[in-house]
Amino acid sequence: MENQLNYYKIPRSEWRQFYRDHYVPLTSRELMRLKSLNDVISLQDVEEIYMPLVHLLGMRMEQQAAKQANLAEFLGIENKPTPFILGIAGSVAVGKSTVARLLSDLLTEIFPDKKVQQITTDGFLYSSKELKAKHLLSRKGFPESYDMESLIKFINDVKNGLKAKAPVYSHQIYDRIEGKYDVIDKPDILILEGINVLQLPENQQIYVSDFFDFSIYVDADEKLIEKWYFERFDLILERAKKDPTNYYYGYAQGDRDVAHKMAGQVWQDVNHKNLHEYILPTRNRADLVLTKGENHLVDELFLRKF
Ligand SMILES: Nc1ncnc2c1ncn2[C@@H]1O[C@H](COP(=O)(O)OP(=O)(O)OP(=O)(O)O)[C@@H](O)[C@H]1O
Ligand SMILES: CC(C)(CO)[C@@H](O)C(=O)NCCC(=O)O
Repeated sequence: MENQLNYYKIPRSEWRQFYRDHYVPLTSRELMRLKSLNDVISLQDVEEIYMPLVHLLGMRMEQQAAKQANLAEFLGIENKPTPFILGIAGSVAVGKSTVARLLSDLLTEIFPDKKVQQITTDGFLYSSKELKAKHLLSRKGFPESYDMESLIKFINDVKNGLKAKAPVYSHQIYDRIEGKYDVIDKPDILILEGINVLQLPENQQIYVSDFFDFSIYVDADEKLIEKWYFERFDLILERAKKDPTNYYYGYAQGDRDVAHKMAGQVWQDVNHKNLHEYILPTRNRADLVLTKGENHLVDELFLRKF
């Protein structure tokens, strides 16, 4: 992501200095607690990357609340605080849900009086039955495989302080779980994570990102993302081995080379294609681009100037 006029390019060494004089660092006990909640993330990244980010988000939350209060004063109506919505975009397997989970834990730790909830857009994929009927089974993750109307209604309800239900997707059954929902009930902060959150659907007047107060794009070299996709695939196979109800059970029981060949094909024909055609083009809509290198460590950040 070079030559982006409207972004500050900030190397890790510089970013970690930001806000350092203003905040109380997490104690080693708090860090260990976070580590137990989120075992894959590096504690050095927590302190040097994600803590300054949480403080930036704190400032943005204050601005959002002030803007909301000004508008209510201008209109002469009661000021009802609205949830702060944080969007997280990026490729399949780049680590969006891991970043979302970590930010949710850190925000809860730093702002204990705020209710933080987290959701993925995976649940808004059409069910396998619906995808089959629409001949979209091989297009899972592409824009047309999501029920965008329901997603927009969901986020509009959350922003307007209504209780909202989000369908739940399971990687184990490779489908939406019939009748299962996450209930989002008046959070102060909602983190919405998914490959499609910064996309502009063709036939809608309003986009998911219209509801965002801040957005992050998680980025990495595509060869690294492919490697992480395979690492996660191996983890999924390990878990599927003893579970006949798991979608991947047959692959987990059979020859690993056959399973890897299938995963390679899916990466090439679906996820890599989707990354280039529909996900990467949304990167320069984000307020912040987090660029990860080897071992998922963040090495560079791009912060939107204006
Ligand atoms: N910061 C990190 N440190 C170490 N491992 C990580 C980190 N972030 C993600 N991973 C690993 O990379 C893989 C992909 O991560 P994750 O499931 O968060 O991706 P995702 O972008 O949410 O994927 P999807 O869109 O398919 O749901 C997982 O195996 C996860 O454990
Ligand atoms: C659920 C999505 C679309 C996004 O997280 C992705 O993980 C996925 O399942 N993609 C379809 C191709 C595949 O099986 O990887």
